[in-house]
Amino acid sequence: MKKSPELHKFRTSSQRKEKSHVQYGDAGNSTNRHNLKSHSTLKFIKSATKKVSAIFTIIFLGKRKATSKLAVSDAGRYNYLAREGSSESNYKSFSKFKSFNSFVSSSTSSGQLGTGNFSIEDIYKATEKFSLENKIGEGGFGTVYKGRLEDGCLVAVKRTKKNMQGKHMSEFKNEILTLSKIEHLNLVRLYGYLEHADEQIIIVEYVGNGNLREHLDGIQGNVLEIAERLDIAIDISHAVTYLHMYTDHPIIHRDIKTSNILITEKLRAKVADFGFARLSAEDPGATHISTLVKGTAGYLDPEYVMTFQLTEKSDVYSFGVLLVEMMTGRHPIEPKRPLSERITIRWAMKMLKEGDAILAMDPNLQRSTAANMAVEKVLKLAYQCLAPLRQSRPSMKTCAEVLWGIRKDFREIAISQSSASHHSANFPEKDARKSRRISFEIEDADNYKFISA
Ligand SMILES: Nc1ncnc2c1ncn2[C@@H]1O[C@H](COP(=O)(O)OP(=O)(O)OP(=O)(O)O)[C@@H](O)[C@H]1O
Repeated sequence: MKKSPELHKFRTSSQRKEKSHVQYGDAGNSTNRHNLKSHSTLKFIKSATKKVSAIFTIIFLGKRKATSKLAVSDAGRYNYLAREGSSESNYKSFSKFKSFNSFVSSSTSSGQLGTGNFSIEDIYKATEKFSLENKIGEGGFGTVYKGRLEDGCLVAVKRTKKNMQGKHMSEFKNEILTLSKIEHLNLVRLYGYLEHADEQIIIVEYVGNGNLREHLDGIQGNVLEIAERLDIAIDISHAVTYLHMYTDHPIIHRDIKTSNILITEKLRAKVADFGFARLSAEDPGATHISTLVKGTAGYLDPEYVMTFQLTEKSDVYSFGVLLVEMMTGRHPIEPKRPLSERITIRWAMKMLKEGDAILAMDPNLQRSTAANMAVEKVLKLAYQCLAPLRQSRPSMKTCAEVLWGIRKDFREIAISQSSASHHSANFPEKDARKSRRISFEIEDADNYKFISA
């Protein structure tokens, strides 16, 4: 099997195992905060174990405490201290859950992670019996509700019918399984899972400031400025890099899109909805996994669509679409526009090629030399992500590093610009002309004929 060069960068399975071993066994390295959390979790585990009854069967997912969050320096260095557990037995329990053999068939069963063990009564209380006022929205998996647990913690509760058999059922379990394995500041966390009567319920971290698409549409909050958009793009690239490179097995999200990016109060991003996620092949040497095409129109990697071969680079392609969306404000497909503008990436890449990236810039964004240059650079990165052949696309880690550089340049230019603001205010046309002329060559724009909607 042919190996893609990027996959060589991934750790071998033995290296991955070694990492897991160290992480799970090395509780002594935790910070005080985490030790405190570990202590309270231990207390919780003891009490939860006592609560096991004939009616409720607990699937214990294992105590996986975050040892630290992702820290990234301006130089683009990553420090991940991922999950760990304090005891081997917890790790074994977690592994058991991972296999899904431990989904027991009882009237109600639950799995929990971190915050508590959930019964259906807890969920009824939290969501006020799934009241309409608490309904957040509808998705492919069913209805989502906001809830408040007894300890005050806000959660999002995804509720779906159990009769969702076969394909959907496996997607539902896939979402839970994947979410339960990951822990990252920029990924929505799974708190618990519950089967009750004919329903499946998952409880995830509540992220209360709408999704990225809503922000770009102006439905939620104020207009996101370029600096905020850059931060959000960086957050997403970190989350996806983590999925691709730092989980036990590489995870391909498969549905990167603006509506799956949830925004925090501080305007940072958390990647959600792993319903389509699928664990990559266990064989670290495998270059792809063959699968039925899933994803959202407008974001789909054309090579994946044609070959059914899924790799991390399919996420990179979708991320390229998302970057274009963030810079232009437009949806990937704009049916009401003239024909030449309907596929946003084609239109934007044409503008870029012609040195007119600024014309593709979201009209809601404030114009400035720094902002114009940042938009152009992000579009240039998007161009690389959107390469028709996956070998030509950068890894997500590279995307993160490039975005860090763009953000750094943006800040520096913005600072120097503000000191010269008096001058710029007097000569706005000249300034705008200057920034419009930042041009670069795109070698093979004809390739974009192959970009599918
Ligand atoms: N953890 C969460 N916190 C807050 N809101 C959420 C959370 N998860 C989902 N939502 C919101 O609930 C709605 C439905 O989300 P869901 O993930 O089920 O479907 P979707 O992503 O909109 O669609 P699809 O399933 O087709 O991708 C969306 O508006 C989303 O913003």
